[in-house]
Amino acid sequence: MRTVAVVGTGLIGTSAALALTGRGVAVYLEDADPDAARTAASLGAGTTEAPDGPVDLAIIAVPPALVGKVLADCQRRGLARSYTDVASVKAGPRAEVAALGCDTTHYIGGHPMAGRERSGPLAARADIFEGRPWVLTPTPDTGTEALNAALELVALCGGVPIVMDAAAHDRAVALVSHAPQLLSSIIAARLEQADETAVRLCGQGVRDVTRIAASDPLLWGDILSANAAAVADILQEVAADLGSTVTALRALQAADEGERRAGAAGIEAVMRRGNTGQARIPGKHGAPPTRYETVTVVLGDQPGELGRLFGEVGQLGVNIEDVTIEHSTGQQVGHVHLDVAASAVRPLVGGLRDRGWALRD
Ligand SMILES: NC(=O)c1ccc[n+]([C@@H]2O[C@H](COP(=O)([O-])OP(=O)(O)OC[C@H]3O[C@@H](n4cnc5c(N)ncnc54)[C@H](O)[C@@H]3O)[C@@H](O)[C@H]2O)c1
Ligand SMILES: O=C(O)C(=O)C[C@]1(C(=O)O)C=C[C@@H](O)C=C1
Repeated sequence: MRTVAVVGTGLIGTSAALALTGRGVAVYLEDADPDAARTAASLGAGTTEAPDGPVDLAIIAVPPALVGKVLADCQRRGLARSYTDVASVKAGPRAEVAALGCDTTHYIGGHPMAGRERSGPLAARADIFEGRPWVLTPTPDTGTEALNAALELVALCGGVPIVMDAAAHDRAVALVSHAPQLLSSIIAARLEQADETAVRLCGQGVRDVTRIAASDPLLWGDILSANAAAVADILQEVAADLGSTVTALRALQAADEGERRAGAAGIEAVMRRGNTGQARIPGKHGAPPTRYETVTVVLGDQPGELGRLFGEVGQLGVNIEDVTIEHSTGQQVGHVHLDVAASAVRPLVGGLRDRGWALRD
């Protein structure tokens, strides 16, 4: 694939454009907001000049409710030989594409299962799709040329293609993306009126659970309205779990010992079910989750400390698989959690202690 047009140069469009330009593909950028396209171009995501003939593939990266209309317009202009989109729901846009009489032979629905809680080109990252599932939803109409172009796009972005039916996709993302988004927002909403003393105590747990609560309400309104029934079904089941968890918590305070035991069993059961569900979340490339060990280093709040730590971990020959940094409000230290292979823990702990680093037990 040599030429691609990206229509909608927000977070996802610009991320794909950056990945493609990095692989030598010529990318043409368009957006209803010219500033967004210019900003994407200034990041090195491509050019805002119009292509001088049809490109190999056009990626429609606009909110789900606009996919049909934008695709129809692009096809009318003869922008590309093949088209795909990246919308977070698939059945609604597909119905719209058909209703608007678009050419469905040269179009295939797509959805990269990767993103961020931020919008716009400045939030884009070229490596956002690396190792992440990228769903493609061909129909009996889809031609080989469109399918192959989309597969090549996924490969160039480092994604893992997964072919699915649009309705099955929407049911699956209701569980793994849309309900979690609302639950994160609901938990974060509890903080809206919370006492400042409570908010100051926010640690990593609440940060992990609420990161996506910073997402764009308008985009999510569009996504959720296109998958409302499936998401409502899941939240109803969650509501039942919440109900029985509240009952168990109340029972923990009962005078009767039998009731207290039943309460404790209820809490343990929901925690264990959570352990089992969490353990099923695949690692990158669909591999089973890798279990790393965490080594926590207590770091003074001085410039350059983090760089020095990473440098010394490298000198010890240890690969950092993941890193999270926890900074407690009002404290002059931070905690850096280094995830490393189990076999690296002893040399890392010994080596860091020898070099004078403070480790948390
Ligand atoms: N945010 C995520 O994490 C994520 C992940 C995967 C897929 N998606 C999907 O990707 C799509 C884009 O989301 P985003 O997060 O990049 O949003 P965004 O708000 O960052 O970007 C959307 C862009 O589309 C442009 N746009 C709107 N109407 C247009 C039109 N008629 N013609 C041309 N451009 C138009 C906007 O100006 C904006 O720049 C959505 O369909 C979303 O469901 C989002
Ligand atoms: O990680 C994030 O911030 C996301 O927004 C990612 C996420 C997801 O739920 O996994 C959100 C919506 C998209 O449709 C795809 C990916």
